[in-house]
Amino acid sequence: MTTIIKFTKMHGAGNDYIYVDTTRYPIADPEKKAIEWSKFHTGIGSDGLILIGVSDKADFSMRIFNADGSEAMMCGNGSRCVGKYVYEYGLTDKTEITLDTLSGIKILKLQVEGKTVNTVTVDMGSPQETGEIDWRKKYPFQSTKVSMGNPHLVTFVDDITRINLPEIGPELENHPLFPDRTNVEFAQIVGKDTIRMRVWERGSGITQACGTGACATAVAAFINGLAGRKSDVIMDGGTVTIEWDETSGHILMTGPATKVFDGEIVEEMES
Ligand SMILES: N[C@@H](CCC[C@H](N)C(=O)O)C(=O)O
Repeated sequence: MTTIIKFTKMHGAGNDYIYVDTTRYPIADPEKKAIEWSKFHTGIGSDGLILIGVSDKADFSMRIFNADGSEAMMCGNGSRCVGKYVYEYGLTDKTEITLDTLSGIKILKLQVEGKTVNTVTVDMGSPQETGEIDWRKKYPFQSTKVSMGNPHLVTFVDDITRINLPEIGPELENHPLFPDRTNVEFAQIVGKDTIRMRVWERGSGITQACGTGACATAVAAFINGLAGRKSDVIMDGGTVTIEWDETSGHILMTGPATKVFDGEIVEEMES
């Protein structure tokens, strides 16, 4: 038996996922498919898999699987791309969309030019579980924990180019302090309200950008008096603007959403 699954490869500031509309192409084993399809040499190549579906609480639902098959609660860059996907593929004509995620319902505001969505603002809700970690003699820095639905550990340094991310990233991701593992961000203030950040993502390793990570970094910068309520976070693959709204306490993330290509996976199964 042959099964065809249509997918779209999209990225948000270089953070690339495979997007599947599960109303048309149900995926029974997303953990396995995320591992298989994310591989660069033998799969499609991506940071993970995002499933778009229906919801009884919101316009659409989103599930995010990292490249190692683990499911995360939220994906900032992915949520912007879901907004672009559902609008440009005609699943909705709304420009304000509610999205059901494991970390609650998020509101997407699409900025549309002609028929194209280039940027999206996402109300990411309030940051949670913030706290400082003083590593004392183990590492020569102090870090800030921030949950944006998923866990982040943000460390500000004077010179980000001196950080050996492939070495320290997995070490901190899997540190015993974080039983559920953590995403790891290193950041440097490079100008007024301008932050350069690199990320080691839980379950995917170094990625070009992380939306929730950018939110966590901007929050950590504000908490530590390093930036104001609104800042630009420059990552390897692009920049997002993060605003911590004083009235609602919510984080508003604005950034690009880009389509790379459409494709189809043809699976041959023994009948
Ligand atoms: N890249 C994403 C976050 C994806 C999930 C993360 N790796 C986790 O396991 O928490 C983003 O843009 O937020």
